[in-house]
Amino acid sequence: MSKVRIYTLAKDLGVDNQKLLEILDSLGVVYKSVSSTLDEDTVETIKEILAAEAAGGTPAQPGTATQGAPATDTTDAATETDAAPAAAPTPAAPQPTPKDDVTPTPAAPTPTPAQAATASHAAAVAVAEAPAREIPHRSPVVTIMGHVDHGKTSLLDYIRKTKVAAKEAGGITQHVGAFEAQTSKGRIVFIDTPGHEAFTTIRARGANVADIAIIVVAADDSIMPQTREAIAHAQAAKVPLIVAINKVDLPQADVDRVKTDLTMVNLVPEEFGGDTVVVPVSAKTGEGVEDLLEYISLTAELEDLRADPNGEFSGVIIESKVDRQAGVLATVMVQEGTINVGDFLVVGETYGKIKAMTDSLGGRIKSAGPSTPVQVLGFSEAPVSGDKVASASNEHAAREKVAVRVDTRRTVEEARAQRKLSLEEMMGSLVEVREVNLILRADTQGSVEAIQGILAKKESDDVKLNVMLAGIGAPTEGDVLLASTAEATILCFSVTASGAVKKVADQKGVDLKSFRIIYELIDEVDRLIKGNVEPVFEEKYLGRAEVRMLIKHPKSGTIAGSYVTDGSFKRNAKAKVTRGKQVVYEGTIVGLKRFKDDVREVQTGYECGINLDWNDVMEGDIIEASEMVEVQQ
Ligand SMILES: Nc1nc2c(ncn2[C@@H]2O[C@H](COP(=O)(O)OP(=O)(O)OP(=O)(O)O)[C@@H](O)[C@H]2O)c(=O)[nH]1
Repeated sequence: MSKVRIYTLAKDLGVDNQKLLEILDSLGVVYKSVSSTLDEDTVETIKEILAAEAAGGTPAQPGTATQGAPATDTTDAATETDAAPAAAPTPAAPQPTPKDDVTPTPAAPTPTPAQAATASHAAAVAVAEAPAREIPHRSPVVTIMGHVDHGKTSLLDYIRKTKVAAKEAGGITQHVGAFEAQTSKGRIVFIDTPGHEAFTTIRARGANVADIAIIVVAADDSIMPQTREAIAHAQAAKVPLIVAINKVDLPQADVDRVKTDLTMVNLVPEEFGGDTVVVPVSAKTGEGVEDLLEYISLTAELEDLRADPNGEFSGVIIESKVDRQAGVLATVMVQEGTINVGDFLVVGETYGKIKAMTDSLGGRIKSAGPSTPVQVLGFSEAPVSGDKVASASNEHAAREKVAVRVDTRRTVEEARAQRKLSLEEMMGSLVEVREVNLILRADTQGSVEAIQGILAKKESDDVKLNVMLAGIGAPTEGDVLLASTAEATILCFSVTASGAVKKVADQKGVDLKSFRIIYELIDEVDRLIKGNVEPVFEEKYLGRAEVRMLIKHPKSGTIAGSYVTDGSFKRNAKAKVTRGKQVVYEGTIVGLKRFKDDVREVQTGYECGINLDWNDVMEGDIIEASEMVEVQQ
């Protein structure tokens, strides 16, 4: 028998993937994902374990837990836990530990490895699953991203066309920014707002709405700049990603090339030994789409997504619009709890009462639970996508919540205005490895690679330089949004940001710096490594000189012929001129000469010509030189 994938085996044996993973864990089998393969022996052991479980038995009695057949006893214990999560085990059936199970008394028949493993597995399941069982699973929320024209819209359309149940009579199908697909593996919610809203605007506002990201890569075009961006966004959000290689129906499609190119961006396909799930699809013919949906469900299963429909409500605005007739229509993704018509919702610093709700098919609904996108009518102002939504029990409570938020915002604004960085903020945690997030933009691939090469050498045990995205060309608004959510600095080499991008960076407080000299960029990285704070400079006294004669120079104007009485003078140092007790000039020493030669520095006891780029210097003036030095923090 050849190797078999975990999810295929689960399907064949009629158990869910989670169950198989638990068995594998109990057997100590290492796997990467549900599409990892298993060898023949492991498959046989699993079959034995499941068969032993299916055989069933009576719950353990006092003193018998280690005497009878441990496999069957503990299997029942696990089954009981499955069926009645809240119920405590009966006193007669103390929770056996894996150790107990595999160590029978001499009187007991020696269990087979399968039985022993079953017992240990069952106990592990019983212990591990008990608390989690109380919160039910929820459907995954998926977003599709990728380079322009690689087929995001087509793929969504195909899924919508084939997987969305026929709309209810009288319902008006309308664009609400999300839809629910019914698949053989259950319900999957797709966010279909354009422009990667889920990962840019929404995440930039601090909300995480997507659980899984599908990165679409056209098989005839491979990895492109926006593919890299999409990958970086998904990675920054720490959500699992699945690569859909689209357009495989095209004659020029080259799936292998895309797979190889994926390894260059550190996404190693499973068939190459990595853990990136790659699914070839065609949004045109539908080929592979079923597999993609299956992988989404498998990934969701692994993520163990849960939400409590009876818990406190929380949601996120996916999109909103103002309809001339209906008024403000906002699509809310319910994340926790349930919302009902008549509830009060608080968004930002406004609130509204839900007058009506429609699902993504346009059908009127009265309530909506977790992972459900609903269009809500009842806000007076259009909320912004990414805004978090809370509920309030009545209008008074809603007003109070808004008042608290206004207060909090003001306090934060005031605090920000007079913010002083704490030592920890400046230095990072003293014990943990500090991550410096960077986005690199350069004129050529060669520059990008050169910079990355230098950066790689700068990493240390204490500091990890995390280049979230490295691309060719000017930084984009997407980069700024990514930087703002990931607190990254954007470093540009030989490319500059457009005015619009700079403006967004300003608004979001993102550091965006351009360099023409590679070593200046590296200096900046050194500065970030040192403490991620603006450097602090302090003025350091250099020396003092007396002006003894004035020299008129045709080009430089008046030069102060001076005698250095203390310290030293340096070109480009700061200069302060005092006449009697009065400071008459402050500026820079633009030139320093000894006789006819330009010099960098002149020491005490020497004469020199000081050019201050100021013609009103007079004999008898005292020039004091100083320089700004960076304070080591
Ligand atoms: N042959 C073939 N063409 C496809 C497939 N998927 C998309 N296309 C075509 O590729 C083009 C771009 O597809 P879209 O779905 O608009 O791509 P997109 O990624 O949504 O593009 P933007 O929204 O502009 O970023 C269209 O002409 C589609 O008909 C496919 O699987 N096979």
